[in-house]
Amino acid sequence: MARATVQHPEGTGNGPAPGERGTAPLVTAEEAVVGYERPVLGPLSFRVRPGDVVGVWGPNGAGKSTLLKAIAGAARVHRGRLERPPDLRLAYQAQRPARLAEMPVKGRELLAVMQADDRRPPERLRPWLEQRLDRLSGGQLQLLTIWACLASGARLVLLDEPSNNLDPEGIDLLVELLGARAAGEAVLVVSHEAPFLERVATRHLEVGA
Ligand SMILES: Nc1ncnc2c1ncn2[C@@H]1O[C@H](COP(=O)(O)OP(=O)(O)OP(=O)(O)O)[C@@H](O)[C@H]1O
Repeated sequence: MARATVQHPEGTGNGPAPGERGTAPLVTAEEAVVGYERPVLGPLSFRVRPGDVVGVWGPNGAGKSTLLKAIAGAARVHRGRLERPPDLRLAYQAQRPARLAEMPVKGRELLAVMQADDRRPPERLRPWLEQRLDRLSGGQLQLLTIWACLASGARLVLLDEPSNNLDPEGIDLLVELLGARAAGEAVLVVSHEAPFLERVATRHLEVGA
Protein backbone atom coordinates (compact mmCIF):
# COMPACT_ATOMS: atom_id res chain seq x y z
CA MET A 1 0.00 0.00 0.00
CA ALA A 2 1.38 3.38 -1.01
CA ARG A 3 2.26 6.13 1.45
CA ALA A 4 2.36 9.87 0.92
CA THR A 5 4.35 12.90 1.91
CA VAL A 6 3.39 16.56 1.81
CA GLN A 7 5.91 19.15 0.72
CA HIS A 8 5.45 22.80 1.50
CA PRO A 9 7.30 25.39 -0.56
CA GLU A 10 8.93 26.51 2.68
CA GLY A 11 10.04 23.03 3.68
CA THR A 12 8.81 19.48 4.07
CA GLY A 13 6.60 17.71 6.56
CA ASN A 14 2.96 17.15 7.37
CA GLY A 15 2.33 20.06 9.73
CA PRO A 16 0.93 23.45 8.72
CA ALA A 17 3.25 25.61 6.63
CA PRO A 18 4.28 28.99 7.95
CA GLY A 19 1.53 31.50 7.24
CA GLU A 20 -1.30 28.97 7.03
CA ARG A 21 -1.99 28.63 10.74
CA GLY A 22 -5.36 29.91 11.93
CA THR A 23 -7.17 29.13 8.66
CA ALA A 24 -9.82 26.42 8.99
CA PRO A 25 -8.91 23.47 6.75
CA LEU A 26 -11.19 22.40 3.91
CA VAL A 27 -9.78 18.85 4.06
CA THR A 28 -8.20 17.17 7.07
CA ALA A 29 -6.47 13.81 6.65
CA GLU A 30 -5.01 12.11 9.70
CA GLU A 31 -3.45 8.71 9.17
CA ALA A 32 -6.13 8.16 6.53
CA VAL A 33 -6.12 4.88 4.60
CA VAL A 34 -8.32 4.97 1.49
CA GLY A 35 -9.41 2.42 -1.08
CA TYR A 36 -12.32 0.34 -2.26
CA GLU A 37 -13.04 -3.14 -0.89
CA ARG A 38 -9.35 -3.16 0.02
CA PRO A 39 -7.07 -0.28 1.02
CA VAL A 40 -4.89 1.13 -1.77
CA LEU A 41 -3.26 4.23 -0.27
CA GLY A 42 -2.13 5.49 3.10
CA PRO A 43 -1.76 6.21 5.86
CA LEU A 44 -1.58 9.88 4.90
CA SER A 45 -1.85 13.04 6.91
CA PHE A 46 -2.26 16.50 5.42
CA ARG A 47 -4.48 19.54 5.44
CA VAL A 48 -5.88 21.55 2.55
CA ARG A 49 -6.53 25.16 3.44
CA PRO A 50 -8.20 28.03 1.60
CA GLY A 51 -5.86 29.41 -1.05
CA ASP A 52 -4.01 26.12 -1.55
CA VAL A 53 -3.51 24.58 -4.97
CA VAL A 54 -2.22 21.15 -3.98
CA GLY A 55 -0.43 19.23 -6.72
CA VAL A 56 -0.89 15.47 -6.25
CA TRP A 57 1.67 13.41 -8.10
CA GLY A 58 3.15 9.93 -8.09
CA PRO A 59 3.43 6.80 -10.25
CA ASN A 60 0.61 5.02 -12.07
CA GLY A 61 -1.61 3.07 -9.72
CA ALA A 62 -0.36 4.81 -6.57
CA GLY A 63 -3.88 5.88 -5.64
CA LYS A 64 -4.06 9.54 -6.71
CA SER A 65 -7.53 9.23 -8.26
CA THR A 66 -8.65 7.12 -5.31
CA LEU A 67 -7.64 9.90 -2.94
CA LEU A 68 -9.75 12.44 -4.84
CA LYS A 69 -12.65 9.99 -4.90
CA ALA A 70 -12.34 9.41 -1.15
CA ILE A 71 -12.43 13.16 -0.52
CA ALA A 72 -15.51 13.37 -2.77
CA GLY A 73 -17.13 10.46 -0.90
CA ALA A 74 -16.87 8.01 -3.83
CA ALA A 75 -14.19 5.75 -2.29
CA ARG A 76 -13.83 4.32 1.19
CA VAL A 77 -11.85 5.53 4.17
CA HIS A 78 -10.68 2.31 5.83
CA ARG A 79 -8.82 3.81 8.76
CA GLY A 80 -7.95 7.18 10.22
CA ARG A 81 -9.78 10.42 9.40
CA LEU A 82 -10.50 12.12 6.08
CA GLU A 83 -12.88 14.98 6.73
CA ARG A 84 -14.23 18.15 5.20
CA PRO A 85 -16.76 20.62 6.62
CA PRO A 86 -20.24 19.15 6.13
CA ASP A 87 -21.59 22.24 4.34
CA LEU A 88 -18.57 22.57 2.01
CA ARG A 89 -19.45 22.88 -1.69
CA LEU A 90 -17.22 20.63 -3.74
CA ALA A 91 -16.74 20.19 -7.50
CA TYR A 92 -15.03 17.14 -8.96
CA GLN A 93 -13.66 16.60 -12.45
CA ALA A 94 -12.96 12.90 -13.03
CA GLN A 95 -9.93 11.68 -14.99
CA ARG A 96 -12.16 10.34 -17.73
CA PRO A 97 -15.44 12.24 -17.51
CA ALA A 98 -18.44 10.38 -18.92
CA ARG A 99 -18.84 11.17 -22.59
CA LEU A 100 -22.01 9.82 -24.13
CA ALA A 101 -22.46 9.37 -27.90
CA GLU A 102 -25.56 11.55 -27.66
CA MET A 103 -25.36 14.58 -25.36
CA PRO A 104 -28.05 16.96 -26.60
CA VAL A 105 -27.05 19.60 -24.05
CA LYS A 106 -25.41 22.90 -24.92
CA GLY A 107 -22.34 24.27 -23.20
CA ARG A 108 -24.44 27.07 -21.73
CA GLU A 109 -26.82 24.51 -20.18
CA LEU A 110 -23.91 22.62 -18.64
CA LEU A 111 -22.76 25.82 -16.96
CA ALA A 112 -26.29 26.47 -15.69
CA VAL A 113 -26.55 22.96 -14.18
CA MET A 114 -23.17 23.47 -12.51
CA GLN A 115 -24.30 26.91 -11.23
CA ALA A 116 -21.35 28.31 -13.15
CA ASP A 117 -23.27 30.76 -15.31
CA ASP A 118 -22.84 33.87 -13.15
CA ARG A 119 -19.31 34.52 -14.32
CA ARG A 120 -18.27 35.41 -17.86
CA PRO A 121 -16.24 32.55 -19.33
CA PRO A 122 -12.84 33.24 -20.90
CA GLU A 123 -12.93 34.33 -24.55
CA ARG A 124 -11.71 30.97 -25.83
CA LEU A 125 -14.68 29.11 -24.29
CA ARG A 126 -17.46 31.41 -25.48
CA PRO A 127 -18.02 29.86 -28.95
CA TRP A 128 -18.66 26.51 -27.26
CA LEU A 129 -21.54 27.74 -25.14
CA GLU A 130 -24.01 27.40 -28.00
CA GLN A 131 -22.69 24.03 -29.16
CA ARG A 132 -23.90 20.59 -28.11
CA LEU A 133 -21.48 18.82 -25.80
CA ASP A 134 -21.29 15.76 -28.08
CA ARG A 135 -20.04 18.02 -30.91
CA LEU A 136 -17.12 19.42 -28.93
CA SER A 137 -13.67 17.91 -29.20
CA GLY A 138 -12.21 16.08 -26.20
CA GLY A 139 -10.03 19.07 -25.28
CA GLN A 140 -12.85 21.59 -25.73
CA LEU A 141 -15.15 19.58 -23.47
CA GLN A 142 -12.33 19.16 -20.96
CA LEU A 143 -11.71 22.92 -20.75
CA LEU A 144 -15.42 23.71 -20.53
CA THR A 145 -16.04 21.24 -17.71
CA ILE A 146 -12.98 22.48 -15.83
CA TRP A 147 -14.29 26.03 -16.14
CA ALA A 148 -17.69 24.79 -14.91
CA CYS A 149 -16.01 23.33 -11.80
CA LEU A 150 -13.90 26.43 -11.15
CA ALA A 151 -16.77 28.88 -11.70
CA SER A 152 -19.35 26.86 -9.77
CA GLY A 153 -18.75 28.60 -6.46
CA ALA A 154 -17.39 25.38 -4.95
CA ARG A 155 -14.84 26.13 -2.25
CA LEU A 156 -13.02 22.88 -2.93
CA VAL A 157 -12.33 21.77 -6.52
CA LEU A 158 -10.84 18.35 -7.29
CA LEU A 159 -9.28 18.02 -10.76
CA ASP A 160 -7.97 14.65 -11.98
CA GLU A 161 -5.45 15.04 -14.82
CA PRO A 162 -6.98 18.32 -16.04
CA SER A 163 -4.20 18.97 -18.58
CA ASN A 164 -4.94 15.74 -20.49
CA ASN A 165 -6.10 16.48 -24.05
CA LEU A 166 -5.16 20.16 -23.85
CA ASP A 167 -3.02 22.02 -26.38
CA PRO A 168 -0.37 24.49 -25.08
CA GLU A 169 -2.84 27.40 -25.22
CA GLY A 170 -5.35 25.33 -23.25
CA ILE A 171 -2.73 24.55 -20.62
CA ASP A 172 -1.80 28.24 -20.41
CA LEU A 173 -5.48 29.07 -19.87
CA LEU A 174 -5.78 26.39 -17.20
CA VAL A 175 -2.71 27.78 -15.41
CA GLU A 176 -4.24 31.26 -15.56
CA LEU A 177 -7.59 30.05 -14.18
CA LEU A 178 -5.96 28.14 -11.33
CA GLY A 179 -3.87 31.18 -10.47
CA ALA A 180 -6.98 33.33 -10.25
CA ARG A 181 -8.80 31.33 -7.57
CA ALA A 182 -10.57 33.31 -4.86
CA ALA A 183 -8.73 33.40 -1.54
CA GLY A 184 -11.34 31.25 0.22
CA GLU A 185 -11.13 28.41 -2.30
CA ALA A 186 -8.75 25.50 -2.71
CA VAL A 187 -7.94 23.02 -5.48
CA LEU A 188 -6.40 19.54 -5.52
CA VAL A 189 -4.85 18.76 -8.90
CA VAL A 190 -3.70 15.28 -9.89
CA SER A 191 -1.22 15.30 -12.76
CA HIS A 192 1.64 13.30 -14.24
CA GLU A 193 3.02 16.42 -15.85
CA ALA A 194 5.62 17.81 -13.47
CA PRO A 195 6.17 21.07 -15.43
CA PHE A 196 2.42 21.75 -15.30
CA LEU A 197 2.27 21.08 -11.55
CA GLU A 198 5.30 23.31 -11.01
CA ARG A 199 3.37 26.14 -12.64
CA VAL A 200 0.13 25.76 -10.67
CA ALA A 201 0.78 24.13 -7.31
CA THR A 202 1.39 26.07 -4.13
CA ARG A 203 2.02 22.77 -2.32
CA HIS A 204 2.80 19.22 -3.39
CA LEU A 205 1.46 15.92 -2.10
CA GLU A 206 3.63 13.07 -3.27
CA VAL A 207 1.87 9.72 -3.34
CA GLY A 208 3.61 6.37 -3.47
CA ALA A 209 6.99 7.80 -2.42
N1 LIG B 1 -13.28 1.05 -8.50
C1 LIG B 1 -12.20 0.38 -8.09
N2 LIG B 1 -12.33 -0.74 -7.36
C2 LIG B 1 -11.25 -1.42 -6.92
N3 LIG B 1 -9.97 -1.04 -7.16
C3 LIG B 1 -9.79 0.07 -7.88
C4 LIG B 1 -10.89 0.85 -8.38
N4 LIG B 1 -10.39 1.91 -9.06
C5 LIG B 1 -9.05 1.81 -8.98
N5 LIG B 1 -8.69 0.70 -8.28
C6 LIG B 1 -7.32 0.28 -7.94
O1 LIG B 1 -6.77 1.22 -7.05
C7 LIG B 1 -5.37 1.39 -7.29
C8 LIG B 1 -5.10 2.87 -7.44
O2 LIG B 1 -5.75 3.35 -8.61
P1 LIG B 1 -5.85 4.90 -8.94
O3 LIG B 1 -6.62 5.05 -10.19
O4 LIG B 1 -6.32 5.63 -7.73
O5 LIG B 1 -4.31 5.25 -9.17
P2 LIG B 1 -3.66 6.54 -9.81
O6 LIG B 1 -2.48 6.90 -8.97
O7 LIG B 1 -4.68 7.61 -10.03
O8 LIG B 1 -3.20 5.94 -11.21
P3 LIG B 1 -2.94 6.63 -12.64
O9 LIG B 1 -1.78 7.54 -12.47
O10 LIG B 1 -2.60 5.45 -13.51
O11 LIG B 1 -4.20 7.32 -13.07
C9 LIG B 1 -5.04 0.57 -8.53
O12 LIG B 1 -4.44 -0.64 -8.10
C10 LIG B 1 -6.40 0.30 -9.16
O13 LIG B 1 -6.43 -0.93 -9.83
